Amino acid sequence: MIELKNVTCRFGTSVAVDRISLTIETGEVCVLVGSSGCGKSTTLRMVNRLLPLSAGEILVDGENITTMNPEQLRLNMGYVIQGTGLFPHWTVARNVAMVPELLKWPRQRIDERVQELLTLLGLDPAIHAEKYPQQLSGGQAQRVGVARALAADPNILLMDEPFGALDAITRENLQLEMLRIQRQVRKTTVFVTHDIDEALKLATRIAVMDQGRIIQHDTPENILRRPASDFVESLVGKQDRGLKLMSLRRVGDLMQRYPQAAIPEPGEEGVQEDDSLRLALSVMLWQDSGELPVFNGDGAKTGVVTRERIFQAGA
Ligand SMILES: Nc1ncnc2c1ncn2[C@@H]1O[C@H](COP(=O)(O)OP(=O)(O)OP(=O)(O)O)[C@@H](O)[C@H]1O
Repeated sequence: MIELKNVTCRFGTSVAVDRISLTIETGEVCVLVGSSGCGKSTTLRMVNRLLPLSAGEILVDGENITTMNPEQLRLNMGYVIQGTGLFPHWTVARNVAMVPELLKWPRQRIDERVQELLTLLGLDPAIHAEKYPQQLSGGQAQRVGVARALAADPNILLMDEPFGALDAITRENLQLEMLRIQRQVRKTTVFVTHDIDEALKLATRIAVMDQGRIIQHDTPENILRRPASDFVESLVGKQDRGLKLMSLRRVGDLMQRYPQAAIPEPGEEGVQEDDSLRLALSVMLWQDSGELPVFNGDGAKTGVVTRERIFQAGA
């Protein structure tokens, strides 16, 4: 658990972060969102002591971070930044192995961990481990950055606009990967972005910041349904809210399930239980169909989702 209590950060006379209080529960993804210069990165950088607090305190699992050794603190906090910060003259494997090497893990354990993490991030170790960062695409380099942050299995993950420089498709893929990985490893995560859609997709709770203050700290659904101010309402996009709420809900929650899963017909197309209602609706509109078959992760047909039911449920 991370607790920020009345935390302020000043640069000279200007106040970048202004008396914020925030509790991030163990295993949750807290997304800091807000316009440029509102204090998101400064907040993150205080958590791993890259920046000092001007006032207030930050506790990690009840312990004040100023009483901890900064290096020890950072070893327990994976840190991912935009542009990755990979060492250009080190191979992918060596970059990922950086923290385990600092911790003097035995060689075999390090090698196994590198293999495991590259695989977890969807990079075949046989192809990528010995490459140098400049031989990777932006998306691949960003994956290596995430693998490196996870290497020593830290309890906390700090991510500062990690997907900010990527094209829309790669970004979307990495967001999905992050959701998948988070389900597997459940790190307490603080994620900075200025993209509200990214925040809605990834967050357990969102902290909306403006001019160094936290304006609202709530679940994605509540941020959409009950924005605390005109600022939050304009950030989430007033007209778009119905569809954004549909993005938060899974097909699996609204589908009509068969008593028993069936084998799909050859070439039969539909949606997955984990897909959003928004995606299901989009597919229906495109195919001009009133219902779609639904498949589970193993490819079995588990039921149908209908347009009527989606409209009945509403936003
Ligand atoms: N090292 C620094 N020295 C002086 N001022 C700084 C420093 N770092 C940040 N600031 C100022 O503090 C304020 C908050 O900056 P911060 O980088 O935290 O914002 P942000 O919300 O992360 O913005 P962005 O989305 O553009 O990265 C800004 O006004 C910025 O100019």
